[in-house]
Amino acid sequence: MPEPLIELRGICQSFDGHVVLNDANLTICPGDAVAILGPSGTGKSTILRIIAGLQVPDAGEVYINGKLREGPVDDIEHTIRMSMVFQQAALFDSLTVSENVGFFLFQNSRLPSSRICQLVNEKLEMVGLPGTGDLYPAQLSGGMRKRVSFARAILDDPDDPADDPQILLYDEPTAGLDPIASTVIEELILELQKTSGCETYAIVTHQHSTIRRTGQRLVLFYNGKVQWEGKAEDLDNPTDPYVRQFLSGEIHGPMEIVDHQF
Ligand SMILES: Nc1ncnc2c1ncn2[C@@H]1O[C@H](COP(=O)(O)OP(=O)(O)OP(=O)(O)O)[C@@H](O)[C@H]1O
Repeated sequence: MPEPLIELRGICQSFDGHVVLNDANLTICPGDAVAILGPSGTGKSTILRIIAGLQVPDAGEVYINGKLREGPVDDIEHTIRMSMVFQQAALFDSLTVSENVGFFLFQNSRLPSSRICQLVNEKLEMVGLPGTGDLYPAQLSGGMRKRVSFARAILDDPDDPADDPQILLYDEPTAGLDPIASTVIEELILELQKTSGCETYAIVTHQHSTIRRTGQRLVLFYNGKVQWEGKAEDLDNPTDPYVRQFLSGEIHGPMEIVDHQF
């Protein structure tokens, strides 16, 4: 078995006294395509934020490539690059598509602008949006905005090997999209796994088509930890009561609504 890229051990996280993660463990190896499932409020996005180093857990350990990470990601000199695709695409409305995609390189690299523009155009082509660089986010559909955020996530400085993303973290990439736009995004996730140079991803999703198409390993979170782990084909005849309830949407079962805001 390859050395894990990410290992979460005994993660605990509470917000305002409300326990969200309680002794949660998760391992992601290079090449894994992990779908993180579970009811609303069960801590799926929190797990992604902890992996990304945007949230330091109350307790537990985060290992990246076998090395213990301490503190938020900004405090760490030697870490791997992870790219996160946020649920709302998180584009700057006042910047063009090209400026959004190339934002980090325009700000932080020594590459000439013409080279950055060339790289940006390559990535826009990869996500199926050639020729859109001069448009503004408001001129795009929701699905196109998502694809712009994918292009931004996979853009890297070719002169800096440390800048290559080693894991893509997708937070509900197909939420709010119609079935056809969802399929476009699902196909893109699979395509990028083959072509972007970053073959490992974790995806939080509620959408069944996205789970089945993009999740090679599935983990179902509930009550602060992983309750079930399996593969997409296990969903066809599920025997696990958590999975059965998750798929059927039954109100009664082992899972109760966990979002403390309800
Ligand atoms: N920074 C924060 N401050 C306070 N509460 C938070 C914070 N982040 C998350 N929470 C709370 O923690 C719980 C878990 O949130 P999280 O977004 O991880 O759940 P989720 O499983 O991704 O939910 P959903 O499927 O609805 O997106 C929620 O009740 C949320 O309100």
